[in-house]
Amino acid sequence: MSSIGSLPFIIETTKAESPVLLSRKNKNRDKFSFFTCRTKKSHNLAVLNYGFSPKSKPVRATVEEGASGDESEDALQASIEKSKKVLAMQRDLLQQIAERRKIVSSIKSSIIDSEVDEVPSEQSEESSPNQDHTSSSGQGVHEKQNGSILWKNYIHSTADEVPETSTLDISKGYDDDKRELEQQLPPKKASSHEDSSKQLRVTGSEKVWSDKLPSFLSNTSEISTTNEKQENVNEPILPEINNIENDPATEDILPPPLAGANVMNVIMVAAECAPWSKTGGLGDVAGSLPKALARRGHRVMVVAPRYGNYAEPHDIGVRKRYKVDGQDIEVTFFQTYIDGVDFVFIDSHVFCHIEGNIYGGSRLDILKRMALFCKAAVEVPWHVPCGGICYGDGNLVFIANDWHTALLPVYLKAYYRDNGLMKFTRSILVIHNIAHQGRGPVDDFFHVDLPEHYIDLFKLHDPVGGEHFNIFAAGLKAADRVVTVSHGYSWELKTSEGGWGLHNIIKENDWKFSGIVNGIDTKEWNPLFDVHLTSDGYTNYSLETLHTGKPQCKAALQKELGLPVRPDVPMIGFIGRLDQQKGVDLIAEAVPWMLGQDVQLVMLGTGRQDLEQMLRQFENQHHDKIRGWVGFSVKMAHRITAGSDVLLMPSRFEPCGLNQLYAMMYGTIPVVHAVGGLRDTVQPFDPFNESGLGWTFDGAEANKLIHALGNCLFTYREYKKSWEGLQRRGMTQDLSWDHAAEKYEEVLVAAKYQW
Ligand SMILES: Nc1ncnc2c1ncn2[C@@H]1O[C@H](COP(=O)(O)OP(=O)(O)O[C@H]2O[C@H](CO)[C@@H](O)[C@H](O)[C@H]2O)[C@@H](O)[C@H]1O
Repeated sequence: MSSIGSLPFIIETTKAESPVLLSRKNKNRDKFSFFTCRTKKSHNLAVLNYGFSPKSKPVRATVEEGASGDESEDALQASIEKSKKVLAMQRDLLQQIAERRKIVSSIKSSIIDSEVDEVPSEQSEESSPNQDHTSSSGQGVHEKQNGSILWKNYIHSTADEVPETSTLDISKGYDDDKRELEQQLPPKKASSHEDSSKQLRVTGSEKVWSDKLPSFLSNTSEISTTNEKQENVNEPILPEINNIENDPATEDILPPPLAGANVMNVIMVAAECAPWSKTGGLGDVAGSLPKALARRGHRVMVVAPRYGNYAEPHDIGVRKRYKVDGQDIEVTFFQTYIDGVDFVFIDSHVFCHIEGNIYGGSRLDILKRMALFCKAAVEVPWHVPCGGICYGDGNLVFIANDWHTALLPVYLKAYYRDNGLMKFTRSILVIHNIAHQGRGPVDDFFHVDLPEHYIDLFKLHDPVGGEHFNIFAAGLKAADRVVTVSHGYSWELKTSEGGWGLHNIIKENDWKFSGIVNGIDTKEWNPLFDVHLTSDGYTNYSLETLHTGKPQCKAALQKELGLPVRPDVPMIGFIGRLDQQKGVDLIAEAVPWMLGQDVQLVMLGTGRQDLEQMLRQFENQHHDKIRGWVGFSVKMAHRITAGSDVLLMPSRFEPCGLNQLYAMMYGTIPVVHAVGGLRDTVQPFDPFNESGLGWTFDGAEANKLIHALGNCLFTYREYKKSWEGLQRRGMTQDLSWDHAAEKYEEVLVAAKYQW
């Protein structure tokens, strides 16, 4: 059965009337589509419930009963006057439906192809961190093949790290000055779709482009054997409207997408994407936010480098060359479609052999890798047919992430929009961590192949680095919108302590800046379905089975770690990068106090060598109480989250933080430094009102950590009911990406209508 959703429209009324509610009396009433109507003068949005079924002939709308008499007459009059317009609109609608149907059917066939190609994975459990739990669901490609993804230890890049400032204590003084997003609707203009299709046709002829474009683009050459196929997919598809009317499939109309009239093409570009590549939270976000955007009805793609031989994506046969720092580098594109999202991986020799250390190499190595990645990513909407059809550049927004892809908004501007190309394409830059900025000497500018006047975007002067080259600075200025991953962090970024030298640029660009708290992948991080809890004595559990399931996981964890198996001793966990940000040294300072308590402590992390050594030492010296697991193990991260009673996050700064969100889903109580996203997401426990989600402390100091942890342990031991309440409140929150995706959508729309 093939069915499609009805498509929303923006329609202009011809006079300054109030929008009216119209409906068509029809036996197919339950299949009505919704149009969004904007009056010319007021620019108010209202929903018109205009009856429409693609099978039937259009009929005149009648006024819904219930409107007042005069208004009804006006509305009726207005609807008559506009009937011609509506007919034309319906025709457009039919065309769009036909386009959607083609996309849907080509996507379906690509899924079937992938399933046919599927090879059962025989990887070990450790190499199969994200095997999916819902084997009965229809999303077979992802769920059956994820098992073959290899996870390696990682070393976090420090090449671009800003010199450490003194301990941040920016948890104080935060006031919740949430900004409203600009949502001005545009003046009447040619639609971006029109423009897009014109440009799509132009892309078939690269000569037209070369005249206007700088060296790296004019040197781009297609050497694919599939050139012809590529050109074909760029051809606009004109639907046979008459066929649609006779097609029984169109009878079964799905409800309109959640995004309604805001449906867009979205391309998320990130240096890592879980489950294929992950060194931290960015990978998680790139792997899951796009799926939530797709659930809202957007057409969504993720573009990431291909660091390894991933199982799911296949070579689509398109080859391109990009000039990076004077060198011609060939890239190929791999693609797969999972959970409603096109995942595109850019393959090149520069991404090979670094799977275990994706930010490794010299500063210039990383810079050139990211320049290549961004140059190729910005052209993906033309070169990579997904489900047979390229995204094109109309109604398109790129979401770049952190400094690694902050060059993308700059390339988009310098090479395309400045030349009258991709006029309707927008870029959003998401700040996950401002501490890494892509800094270097000013001369680095000459490695990124930009017109000389662009150097000013990159130049930054600060007391630590003097005048230097700063990629994040340029990205923040060039992007149409900037997002960071919590409200708290959006405030901190504007302070001299929290902005790491970029606070003035962020303040200057405040009008385009917003904070959206991350969500989590509630399929992967769900104690009921967690694949890492199905063996070695662990068990899946939910709120209903918390009493038995969680103690079982705790016992399994104690056993796996070789600690005494004791249900009554509180198990404290820490998971994260071992660096200054995560406050591991504060835990170290608190260890002597912890040793005086009847507790067990497990720390999982990798990063700075001195801190890794410290973990090993703690384990050696206090073998009956402490385990220090040095390495990157997704399986252990899940098991520690499930088996611990308490999760410690004493981060000095934390843009959002995901581990505390995962912990709460598993009935594990967070004890956190109230900073950034930690403050946004962990409401402190209030014993008088039995409210809150965990314990917070207001300064990155060991004694404050000890005080909060002491209260937490006291409650664990003495107030079981309160503890259960904390667990229950944590587990019943909606932490999914759906809410955040709605907020992102607002930003996408604001960017789209921004000139
Ligand atoms: N040794 C290990 N083994 C296995 N898994 C490990 C691990 N160390 C860390 N992880 C995992 O990596 C992720 C870390 O995510 P975080 O959000 O806590 O931090 P990170 O600082 O990387 O992300 C940045 O980006 C994210 C996303 O926006 C922000 O939430 C965050 O505040 C910001 O610093 C979690 O999924 C965690 O389980």
